[in-house]
Amino acid sequence: MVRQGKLLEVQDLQKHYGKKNNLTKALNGVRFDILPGEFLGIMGPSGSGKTTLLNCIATIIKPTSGRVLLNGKNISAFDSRDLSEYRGSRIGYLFQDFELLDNLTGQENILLPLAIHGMDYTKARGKLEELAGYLEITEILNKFPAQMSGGQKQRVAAARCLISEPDIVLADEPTGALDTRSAKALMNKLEGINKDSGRTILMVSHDPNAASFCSRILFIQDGVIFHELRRKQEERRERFYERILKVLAQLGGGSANVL
Ligand SMILES: Nc1ncnc2c1ncn2[C@@H]1O[C@H](COP(=O)(O)OP(=O)(O)OP(=O)(O)O)[C@@H](O)[C@H]1O
Repeated sequence: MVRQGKLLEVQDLQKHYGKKNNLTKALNGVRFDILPGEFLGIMGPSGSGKTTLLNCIATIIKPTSGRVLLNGKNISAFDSRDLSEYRGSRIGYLFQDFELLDNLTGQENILLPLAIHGMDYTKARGKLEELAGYLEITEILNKFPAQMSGGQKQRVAAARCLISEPDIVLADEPTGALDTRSAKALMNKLEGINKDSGRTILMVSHDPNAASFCSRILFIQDGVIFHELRRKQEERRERFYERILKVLAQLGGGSANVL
């Protein structure tokens, strides 16, 4: 079913750290919307506020002011039950360093969030098989993280994030710890999940290659959004990548390494 309207609304978000004489305005009035089914990228220099933004949306930290609405509902006004449902099944978080539990197998890591939130185990088994097949991790489900490659760990983490069928996947530098080949493989999978099942993704990335899989990119600097790029219909990824590089070059340095 195609949902209409905005999925996520970020309204004039501010996050200040520290006190008067030592104040960091990590977010200084960020506003944007995400439509259902979008694959939105956030790029910006180190310290520009990207992780702070994701963490405000994930309710890991509280904004100083401003609001985040999911399906029109203010997430700051959620009571503890709504908040637990939001964290457990409305959002999925994919971290740069995977955050898998070392003493659990791949399968146990993937099913853990469902166990915590008391979801239907039979349904979960079917979903696990489907996701494992798609993410090419069926063979390693009984392995422990220490026995997996970086790419395999991140695909297990992706399965853990997707098994509860979140409205939105929040991905913070998901390719940051991967080699080029594993990064591309992961991005192909995320693109497929976005296109085939319409899963909405919000991804922070320094990597223009990874960002070129997005349908739209917001560029953030000093806590504000200063530019937006939209991938045109039928635009080849290589062409979108070149346009991303041009924006990065305008930021200074002329190289992707500036971010
Ligand atoms: N807990 C904190 N206390 C004080 N300042 C913080 C805290 N967390 C982040 N900051 C500051 O807020 C600003 C934004 O940080 P944030 O981590 O959001 O940036 P980022 O764009 O994700 O950076 P990077 O790409 O290096 O991960 C930085 O100046 C950072 O030093």
